[in-house]
Amino acid sequence: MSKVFKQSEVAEHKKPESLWIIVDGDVYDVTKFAEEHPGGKKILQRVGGKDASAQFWKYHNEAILKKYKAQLQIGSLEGKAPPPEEPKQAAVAEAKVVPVEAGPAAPVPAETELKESLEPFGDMIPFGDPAWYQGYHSPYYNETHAELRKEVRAFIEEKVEANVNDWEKNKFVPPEIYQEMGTRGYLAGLLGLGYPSQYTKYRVKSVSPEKWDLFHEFIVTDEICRTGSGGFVWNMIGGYGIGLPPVVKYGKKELKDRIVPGIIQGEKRICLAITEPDAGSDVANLTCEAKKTPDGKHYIVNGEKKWITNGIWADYFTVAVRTGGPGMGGISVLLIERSEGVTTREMDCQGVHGSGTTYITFEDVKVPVENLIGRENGGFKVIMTNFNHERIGIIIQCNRFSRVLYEEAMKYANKRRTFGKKLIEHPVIRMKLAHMARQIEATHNWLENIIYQCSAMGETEAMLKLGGAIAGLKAQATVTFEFCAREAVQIFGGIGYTKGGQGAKVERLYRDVRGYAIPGGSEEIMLDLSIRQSMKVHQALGMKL
Ligand code: HEM
Repeated sequence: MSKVFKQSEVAEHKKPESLWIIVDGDVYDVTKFAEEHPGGKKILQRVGGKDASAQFWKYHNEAILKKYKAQLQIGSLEGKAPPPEEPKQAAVAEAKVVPVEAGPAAPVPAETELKESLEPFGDMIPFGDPAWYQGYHSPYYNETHAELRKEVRAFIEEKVEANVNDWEKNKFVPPEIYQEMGTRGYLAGLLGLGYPSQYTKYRVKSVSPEKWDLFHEFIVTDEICRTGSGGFVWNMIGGYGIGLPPVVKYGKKELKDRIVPGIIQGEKRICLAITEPDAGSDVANLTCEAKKTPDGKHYIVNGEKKWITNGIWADYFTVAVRTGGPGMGGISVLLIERSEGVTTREMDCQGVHGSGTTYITFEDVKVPVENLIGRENGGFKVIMTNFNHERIGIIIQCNRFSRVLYEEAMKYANKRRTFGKKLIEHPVIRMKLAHMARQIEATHNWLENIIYQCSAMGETEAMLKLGGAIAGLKAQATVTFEFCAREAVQIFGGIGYTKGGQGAKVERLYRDVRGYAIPGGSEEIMLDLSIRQSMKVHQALGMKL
């Protein structure tokens, strides 16, 4: 692989029997691959023995090269320049400074401590990453956050990026990837509860447990979403992130000591089962029943659950059941272990492929009373305190997906030419990108503010005070996601309508939109709740109308 070739040597391999090409100074032997090349063998033969970089980048993206490099690269050209270093802060600052007429500096309140901006990171496409990645100041982040984003990005680029198209297509992510999320300590940090060191021997490499905060949690989720696959992201955290927090917060100690370590360390899987065929956002009407046995030692559970993420491979199910009368006051939450009477069947849905959306039936399932989470008939509180964390997760995901759509569209608009110009040179395309960017940045800034509020408030205060704003922000995030998906596909045209290839992320995310706009509280319910709940809170705070 490390062989060095002269241009003239490569030029000799231009026949079908021995076909080499050059891409970005590296030499690829595509003799055998030409037969299976999805773009056809003739097109490869036409560039045999030559530098085909321009043609390659016209039709493919990074992921293709990453996927095939190990298999096809046989060496590099003599004198190939080393890869460019990541931009250094000073260099970027120098390049970006535009002289402006000096005006009076904005006054800084004496008590405000201005934070240094962190080293720039990523591709520096404007709005393609959050502002604090791009050398802008932020009060929320420090070096540990910068280290973590680097660590997670490297993991995703190395292990996931090149495979995610296939995994989504086959609706299967190898379990080792989930396990690695556990051994890297990422799962532990995603519960909205600090870093629960007592349940895991694993630690996150770049952040110590004491320093772990909600912004670290934000970064892990945000970075794994750069894969542009709701199916992959939900495979990793869709069941875990909402199924485990109620157990950790309200479960009995013996139960937690027995099951939590296995889940947090990535060995076992859990999901949250609330929705039923006939009760979605309308939780108060659920009918799955749990009756106590005469000796008071067990519940017998009967009923159905539908659209349950990760259910198909879950070992544990955090389930909302009816133990009492009608309405919210008759609901409890039980931790059901996979056992006799539990049946799971994978559902075929429009998007989020690979997330294991499941139909579950419980038939006379015997559950020990020790598996009750919270109080009997007190399930409403357990479910409600879970919602803010769940919705913030959805918001983070939608917002990065919107960015991915924008970033992909921006890159494509800078290479695709129509009517003698690059797409980016057409004002109508810039208009689309501008409308995407302004919504993404608005969502991101509101999100950071909410995460900061969650860090500063206790959980009950946050549940009461922030529920309305989080509901509104969820709607903002899903509407933005839908808008960006539509506009990105329009910019890509037929390529964004076709699975795989350069438009893969765009085509896929377009199918994932409804998987975000409906669950966790539909857009309509979120918008209504945002006003109703905020009015209630502000009445208590002394609102004067
Ligand atoms: C290392 C060398 C190459 C590899 C590994 C490779 C791989 C692939 C793959 C996997 C696809 C399927 C679509 C996708 O997923 O993107 C594809 C499509 C294609 N490739 Fe290549 N390719 C290589 C070189 C080239 C070169 C040098 C050209 C042009 C001279 C070319 C032209 C095309 C075209 C036209 C398509 C179809 C694009 C479309 O569907 O819109 N490829 N290639």
